[in-house]
Formats: sequence, C-alpha cells, structure tokens
Amino acid sequence: MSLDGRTLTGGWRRGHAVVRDLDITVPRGRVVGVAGPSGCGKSTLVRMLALLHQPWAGHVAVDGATTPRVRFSAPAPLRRRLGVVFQQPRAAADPRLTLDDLVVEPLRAAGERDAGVLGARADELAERVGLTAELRGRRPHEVSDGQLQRACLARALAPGPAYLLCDEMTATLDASTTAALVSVIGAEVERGLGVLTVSHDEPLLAAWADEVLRPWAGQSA
Ligand SMILES: Nc1ncnc2c1ncn2[C@@H]1O[C@H](COP(=O)(O)OP(=O)(O)OP(=O)(O)O)[C@@H](O)[C@H]1O
Repeated sequence: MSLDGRTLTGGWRRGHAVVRDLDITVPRGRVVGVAGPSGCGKSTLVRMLALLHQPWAGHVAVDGATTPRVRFSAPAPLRRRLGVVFQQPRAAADPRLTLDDLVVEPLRAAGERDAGVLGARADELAERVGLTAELRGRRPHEVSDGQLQRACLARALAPGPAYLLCDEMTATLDASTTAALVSVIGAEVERGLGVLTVSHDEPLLAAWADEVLRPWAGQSA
C-alpha cells in the first residue's frame, strides 16, 4: 500500500514545469524526505500529491486508486486518506475558530454531528499532540506558532489519514517543538502512517526520514 506519483509534471506558469517527470512512492509506515533549495518546486509536489494541484501530466494513486480530479472535486474518501500540514500555521488556520474547533472541523465536514464523539476525538488528539485544556479554547491569534502547528497537526490527523504530507512543517518552530511533533508523527508511523516530508533542513531530514530524495539535484531551479 502506498501513495504514488507517477511521471508527475506540472507547475504554475505555462511552459515552465517545476516538477518534471517525477516518480515518487510513499509506502505505509515509512517517512520519505524530499530535499531541495527554496523555490525549486517542493510545495508544488506536495500539492499535487495531496490532490490540491492538477498535474499537467502523470497521475497520483492513493493505495492504487487514481483520480484525474483535484481539490474539492476529488472524491472525498480519497481526500480523507491524505492529511497535509503546511509551513505557515497562521495562513492555514481559520482565525475565527478555537483550536478545538479547528481540530475537529474536518470531522464535522465529513458529517459527524455527535457532540460526544467530536469531544472525545478532540480530547484524544489534544493529548496526542500535547495541547493543554486552556490552549484548546483559544483562537489562533492567542497562541504561539508552535502551539498552533500542534493544532494543525492534530487537525491533519483527525480523519485518520493513511498518508501525511508535511510541507516545511517545522520551518517556523523551535527545536523542542520540532522534536515533539516529529515524535508524535513517529508514533503514527509505527501504526502504519506513510509520511512525505519536504524540507530544506538537511539535518532534520537525515535524522527523521527513512530515505531522502533530491529530485532537483543537478537542475537549475
Ligand atoms: N500559486 C502560485 N502561482 C504562481 N506561481 C507559483 C505559485 N506557487 C508557486 N509558484 C512558483 O513555482 C515555483 C515553485 O514554488 P514552490 O512553492 O513549489 O517551491 P518550494 O521548493 O516549495 O519553495 P520554498 O522552499 O521557498 O517554499 C516558484 O518559482 C514559485 O514562484
């Protein structure tokens, strides 16, 4: 079982592909690192694999299931198998929601209405990522980047994804928060989560990933 990108090609500007003919496999229970300099196309690759950006050529397969559709047009059961954590938690989080609401919003969006079920899931996820009861009632502007990124990780894990895509997830975090989040994800990997983590932080990738790919090595970005 794996998340696969096959001969992926795409970008944002016509005639200027930043991802070219790329094959990538993220197996369940493994951490695959992708390294590359700023601006080379790492986020674009993550967005393609997360079914958020349409490849110009090639395809993405989630445990063998492919879809030509992206964003909200992609089948919901397929999207729910993919969790994403972005670089900037403040840009990713709705400022009107408390951290608890942020975490369980994907479950509400999937149709869960039972307050008991949502509350129990919020408790379990908060415990897992290390959010205190006091923090859980605050809004994004009332917490630090690290605390907000913990909530964004809990949110990404809430639907029980098979794969987690981390786009420079720790770029704005201090070393102890980075270590804490990597450890939370490590426990999920033990349970079979497949992880793709992109970063320009080579020491982090060397310590965290089972393998590190450098698809842009030798290319000018
Ligand atoms: N929404 C967009 N519209 C137009 N161009 C974009 C968009 N997003 C990215 N690009 C361009 O595509 C190229 C690759 O960007 P991408 O964000 O994938 O790189 P990256 O390797 O993740 O960079 P960084 O490490 O700095 O985050 C860049 O030249 C960027 O300017």
